[in-house]
Amino acid sequence: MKVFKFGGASVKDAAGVRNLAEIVRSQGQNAVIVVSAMGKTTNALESIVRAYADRNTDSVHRQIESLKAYHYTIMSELTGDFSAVDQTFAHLETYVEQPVGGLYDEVYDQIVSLGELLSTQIIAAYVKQTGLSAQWLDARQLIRTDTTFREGRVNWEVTNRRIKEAVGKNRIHITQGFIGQTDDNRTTTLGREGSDYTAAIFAYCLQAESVTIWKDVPGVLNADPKWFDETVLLEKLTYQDAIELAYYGATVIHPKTIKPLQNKGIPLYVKSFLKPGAPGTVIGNYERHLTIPSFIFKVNQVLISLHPNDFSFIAEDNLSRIFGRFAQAGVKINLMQNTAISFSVVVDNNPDRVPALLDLLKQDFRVSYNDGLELITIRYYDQGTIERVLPNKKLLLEQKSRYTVQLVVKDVG
Ligand SMILES: Nc1ncnc2c1ncn2[C@@H]1O[C@H](COP(=O)(O)OP(=O)(O)O)[C@@H](O)[C@H]1O
Ligand SMILES: N[C@@H](CC(=O)OP(=O)(O)O)C(=O)O
Repeated sequence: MKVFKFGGASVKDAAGVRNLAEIVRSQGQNAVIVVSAMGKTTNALESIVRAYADRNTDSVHRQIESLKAYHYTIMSELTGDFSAVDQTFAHLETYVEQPVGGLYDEVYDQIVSLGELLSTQIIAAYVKQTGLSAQWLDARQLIRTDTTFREGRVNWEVTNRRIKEAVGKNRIHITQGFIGQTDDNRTTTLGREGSDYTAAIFAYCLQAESVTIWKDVPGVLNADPKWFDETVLLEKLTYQDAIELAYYGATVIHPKTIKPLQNKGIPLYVKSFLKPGAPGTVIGNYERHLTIPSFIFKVNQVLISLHPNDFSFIAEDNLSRIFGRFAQAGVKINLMQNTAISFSVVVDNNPDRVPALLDLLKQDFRVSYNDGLELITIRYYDQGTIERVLPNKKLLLEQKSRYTVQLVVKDVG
């Protein structure tokens, strides 16, 4: 049994879906195919959630129509039959007619999860039409999570049992990435870009032979080609290096993906859906670490500095208060540093979460912040690589460990 994962970029149009079917036909006859929402559908659904929460009915309806048009165009080029998604769109339309109830994050999951249902309904219908026998699986029935909406934590025991029961041998199964369900049947999501993680969950439970994530790049490169001109393909990576790169923000793999695979020694291939025959990257149990430096850029960062209002030191009591506030606001820390009387953190400048965090912090601290920053991480750095990224940048903060340097910079060019 293999597990394949196709992201939004790979199924953004009808040609992408045909390409998926071809890859599955040639390489994945005994496989679980995990698919994300098509193209930028998750962003579009997030925007619908915001309009719905703001009770902007016109905008909600306009955006649903545009989402429908996008999916209908793809279906008209593939099967010409729109019935596969009827129920899902009807459900969305009924849902937004009701008054906004419940917490924002829960409402978010009920709406945003529909992107993966739509994509897999369309893809399963098309794959069947091409003559392959494929079974559509509802990942919500299989992946059991707690009630941490937007970042559901997996209940491995229940999930393991359910996946084993649902997945048969020598078949093609098509299912959704990114989504799960609580004990009381409320839909959850696993965190943005969480479909890679879903693939790892299935592979772990099924003791799969391998996982392949199909991307629009040749494999894992030593930098994001969107930011860097001269990138190098990393043909082999240890699980440890892959975890570190993903953790620091190499968006090519979701950071939670690697550990379950490492625990069972399942290799993870990262390959190009444009050149399915090319070797790509394989992540596994290797003795040797990477030797070439890798670069990770995170833009739209904000540096928040805190000074206790009561002039106390940054010691255990203040630290525990600070971390409590971050957990309460659901903001993840990308980097932190402290002195005796100040604590600095760098986080993604998420407009849904950072303003609320600042309000919470202001209860106990004098807060200053500096936005529009970049966080550059270099793994296996040397002085030359640091100098390579610093032209036209003002360095605000630097943190070094044995293998990794992190630089917080402002563009001055
Ligand atoms: N180190 C890296 N190697 C390759 N691609 C990277 C790296 N870091 C970031 N990326 C980006 O990851 C993108 C693929 O991930 P993503 O767009 O999330 O795919 P999908 O939607 O298929 O999950 C690439 O287009 C590339 O811009
Ligand atoms: N659709 C979800 C989950 C996901 O993993 O998508 P992708 O594989 O396209 O990054 C998101 O955009 O967050």
